[in-house]
This record gives sequence, C-alpha cells and structure tokens, in this order.
Amino acid sequence: MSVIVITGGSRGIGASAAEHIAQRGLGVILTYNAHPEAAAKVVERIEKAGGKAVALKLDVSDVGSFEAFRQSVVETLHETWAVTTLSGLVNNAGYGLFNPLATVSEAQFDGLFKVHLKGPFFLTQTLLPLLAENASIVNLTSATTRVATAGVAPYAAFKGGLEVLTRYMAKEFGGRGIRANAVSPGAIRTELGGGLNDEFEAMLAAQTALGRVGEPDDVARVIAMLLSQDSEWINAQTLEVAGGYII
Ligand SMILES: NC(=O)C1=CN([C@@H]2O[C@H](COP(=O)(O)OP(=O)(O)OC[C@H]3O[C@@H](n4cnc5c(N)ncnc54)[C@H](O)[C@@H]3O)[C@@H](O)[C@H]2O)C=CC1
Ligand SMILES: CC(C)c1ccc(C(=O)O)c(O)c1O
Repeated sequence: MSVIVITGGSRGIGASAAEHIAQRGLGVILTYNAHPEAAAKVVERIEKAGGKAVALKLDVSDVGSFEAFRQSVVETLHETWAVTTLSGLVNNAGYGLFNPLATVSEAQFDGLFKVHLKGPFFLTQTLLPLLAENASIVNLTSATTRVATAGVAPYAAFKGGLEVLTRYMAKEFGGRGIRANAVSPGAIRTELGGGLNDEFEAMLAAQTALGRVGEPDDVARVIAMLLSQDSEWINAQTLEVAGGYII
C-alpha cells in the first residue's frame, strides 16, 4: 500500500487533494493545525468513498515538533497500513497576508517565512528517511512568484524560495529515485486570506484565459497526478495551475 503525507489537509486545496489522492487508491495521512473536527470530516468523506486516511496534528511553523511528528507517522504507517515507508509528501499548509512592503512587520515576515519556506525545508528533511525509492514530493507555491502582486511580497518571495528549493530537492534526492515538483496555483476559491469577494473574483476571471477563478479540485487533480506513476518522468518542475492567468 502506498501512503502519502499532506500538510494542511483539513480544508481548501489540501482537503480536496487528500480526497483525490485517496480515490486513486493511496493511503493518506493528512495533517491539521487548529481544526481537528474539520480534519475528521475529511477522513470520514474519504472512508465513506472506500479509502483510508488518518489525521495527525502538525504545526508546520514549529520545527521543534517535527521529530515527534515523524514518530507518529512511523506508528501510524505500522498500525494502519502495516508498511514502513511513505510514497509521497505534499507541503501544502499555508496562509495569506495582505500588507504592502512598506508596512510589513518583522513578526509578519517571520510568520510567513516559517510556514512557507522553513517548515517545508525541515519537514522534508525530517521525513526523508521514511520516503521510499520513487517517492514524489509536491510543494505548493503560487502564481504570485511570476506575477508581481502588490501586497503579498514576503509570501511571494518565500514561495519563490520554495520553487528554488524544489529544484534542489530534485537534484539531491534524485539518486534515491525521489522526484520533487512544485504546483503553482493562481487564485483559487478557498478561505485563504479571507476568501474572494465578488468584485475581486470578476476582475481575476477577466484576467484569466479560461474566464474564471480556480476551484480546489482544479489543483487537487494535478497534485494527485504528480504523486502517481503517470508523472514518473516529470521532475524538478514548477507547474502553474491557473487557467492561463495574465499570459
Ligand atoms: N487559494 C489560493 O488562491 C492559492 C493558494 N496557494 C497555496 O495553496 C496552499 C493551500 O492553500 P488553500 O487551500 O488555498 O488555503 P486554506 O486556508 O483553505 O488552507 C490552508 C491550510 O493550511 C493550514 N495551515 C496554515 N498554517 C498552518 C500551520 N502553521 N501549520 C499547519 N497547517 C497550517 C490551515 O489550517 C489550512 O488547513 C497554501 O500553501 C497556499 O499558499 C497558492 C496559490 C493560490
Ligand atoms: C494575483 C492573484 C489575485 C493571486 C492572489 C493570491 C495568490 C496566492 O495566495 O497565492 C495567487 O496565487 C494569486 O494568483
């Protein structure tokens, strides 16, 4: 049985990806930070559809907790699936912040850094010994790395860093057959940063070749594909999943 870990799996893109991955027959360990009840509902939906999932708590900004998280993953793999390795890791957890460069505080900068770059770096390092030959790592980045969007500078800068880190993961882990790719969504209808209002959504749709904003499923299907053997020759890439946003 192949099993993957996805962070921030209790809602939005992470929850949708967990369901799509489980539909493809993989076991899913989804993490939550603040909402165990939301994570339990995702697990329930997966199991109702015939899949298997377990929710574990993880604060991606707390590197000091990663060792204990790895131990929980080891125990969960053994007890739930009777396996010892992971076939994939999705670094998905994140949050948005709108604040112009001129007024970003050090605390805001550090908070975004921990969740979007430092956390994925050290979580991947911590889980590396558990990743099987041919495992796949997927890092969630953002179209704001390509399209400068006033108000999200630190967020976009750390997502850009994560895209570079993705290529280094591919370089350094390739000897073990482990692939690493980034998925870079445009604006997706989730609760990130408080969600979209009608006016903002209409503007984004008008700037998108396919004429609408994205849905979590649009991104989830690509994440699931990158975890599957269908993508076994895709490596070290950033795939923008944005319907043709500002092209
Ligand atoms: N929604 C959008 O327009 C876009 C989203 N993204 C990225 O996609 C990923 C998923 O975002 P969405 O599903 O849209 O947002 P969301 O807000 O619906 O879900 C994000 C999840 O991450 C979790 N999370 C936040 N901070 C955490 C922490 N410190 N530790 C553990 N979990 C934490 C939240 O609890 C939540 O479950 C994020 O990395 C985001 O930056 C990228 C481009 C566009
Ligand atoms: C520029 C558009 C509106 C936008 C906004 C936010 C994100 C993000 O949170 O990552 C995007 O990727 C966007 O394309």
